Amino acid sequence: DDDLFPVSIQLKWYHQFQFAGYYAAMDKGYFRDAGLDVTLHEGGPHIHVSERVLSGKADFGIATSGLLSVRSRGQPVVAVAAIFQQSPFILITRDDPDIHSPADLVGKTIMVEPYSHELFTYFHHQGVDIDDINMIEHSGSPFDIFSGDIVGMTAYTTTDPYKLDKAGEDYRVFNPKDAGIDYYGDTLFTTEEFAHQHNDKVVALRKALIKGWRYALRNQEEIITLIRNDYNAAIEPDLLDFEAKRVAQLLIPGLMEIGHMNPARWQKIAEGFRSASLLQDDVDVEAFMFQADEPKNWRWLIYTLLVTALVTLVVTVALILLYNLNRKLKIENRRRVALEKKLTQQAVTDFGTGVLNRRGFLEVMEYELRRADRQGTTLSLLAFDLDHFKVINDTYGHAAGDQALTIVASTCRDTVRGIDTTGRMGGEEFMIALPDTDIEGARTLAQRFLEKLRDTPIVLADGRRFSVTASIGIICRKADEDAEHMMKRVDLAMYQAKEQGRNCISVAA
Ligand SMILES: Nc1nc2c(ncn2[C@@H]2O[C@H](COP(=O)(O)OP(=O)(O)OP(=O)(O)O)[C@@H](O)[C@H]2O)c(=O)[nH]1
Repeated sequence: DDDLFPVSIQLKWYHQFQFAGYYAAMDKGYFRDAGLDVTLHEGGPHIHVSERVLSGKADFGIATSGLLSVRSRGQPVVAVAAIFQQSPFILITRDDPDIHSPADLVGKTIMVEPYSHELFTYFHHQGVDIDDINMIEHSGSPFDIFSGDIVGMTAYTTTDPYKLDKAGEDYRVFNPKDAGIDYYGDTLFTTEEFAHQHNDKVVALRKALIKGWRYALRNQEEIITLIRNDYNAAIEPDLLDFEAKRVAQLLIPGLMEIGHMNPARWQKIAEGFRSASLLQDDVDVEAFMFQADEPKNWRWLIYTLLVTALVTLVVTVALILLYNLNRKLKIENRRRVALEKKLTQQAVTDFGTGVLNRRGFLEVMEYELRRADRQGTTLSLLAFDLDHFKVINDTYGHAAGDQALTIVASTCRDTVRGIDTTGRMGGEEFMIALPDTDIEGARTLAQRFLEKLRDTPIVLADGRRFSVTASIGIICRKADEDAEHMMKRVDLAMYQAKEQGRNCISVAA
């Protein structure tokens, strides 16, 4: 099938149940469904799996935990899935009377398969220098330890004990696990380059392989038949049956997710290797473990974008609401200040004429007195009352009287200076506060006001016209005189002007 991506996997030993998950994934079409065209290469004692993968003869390989040692030599291998959570690796020797412990192998010859780091760690743990043992290449046959110089070999718990038991041989087993050496067994790996360039293919292969292993463990009989029919006709069904049961235990399928790798456990394995001087350089375990990047990163990016957008939206809405609230508050505040100002003005202003009312005028008087004291200046006060106003009301009507009062007030405003203040004391009586003004200045102003009144006729809507006159009293403040006293005195002066015949000015003594 041209659309499938070709991938080759180098197995580490002869075809047997050790690789059941791979055969199941092939046979059940899991690899094909993942877009992969997988080829399996049989291994054996003479095959150096990591060399074949690193040289590009295979894309993937199966190795022991010794893979860490390969990585420590700067070779870019990457662990993809630890299939055997426990290692089947053991040391088997003849049942000789002089072999009771690993130390008894010093000076003797044993057969060792590639990447037997577990065995080397075990020897180190037992205080045995591996240089003192003669290690030769493994022949692949367990029966070679019973003849000639060879007294022991590396072996797998999954197959070798069956073969030896069946042949009726006596032998000894030394298991590194008894010394607390507990490593991952068969581990699928690839190169850093392949993992980087075909990250999605590695993910797909791992997923399909795990599915294959799950199927193989549930259907052991079927896979045994498959192995015998398609891969290894010579292998005994009973051996495969024995192996299947042992292999199933190594995957710990009920407890562990198939293929699971724990960085802390790889770290511990690396420490074991280091203590036995099997690492050339330190290994960065995170970099040694395959990382699937694509789907995770996309989901993360989309998630981040969504959260950012949501936060931005919420903040924007909150800011708009806050801005509107602030604007409303400002407008409200401005209105309130304007209203207060208006109310305050109304409280001190005479509605009809627009000059200050009695209350407002008294406040100004107090203020002017304080200022006069502070600045050492004089203060004069003028009071005027319109003459015969009752007659005006009676003759022209009350509205005409009101009109006359308004005109008089504006005439007054036109006559005085900017610093002078006019107030209506009630009825048709007014007062004018004259800061920094002596009695002569007050008299001049009063004279000018009377002239202006005479020259300003009141013209009614029906064309009738009349003019008004006023009686004026003026005083100048005596030393330390208060407002009340000044107003009493100026009132007296004004009554004097009435008595003197009206439309005239009277100066208080
Ligand atoms: N149209 C109008 N009349 C007012 C107002 N306030 C007071 N008056 C009238 O002014 C008149 C004041 O009369 P009087 O106090 O007798 O004094 P007068 O008629 O002005 O006479 P003399 O003050 O003695 O010159 C009354 O008839 C009041 O009703 C006002 O706001 N509007």
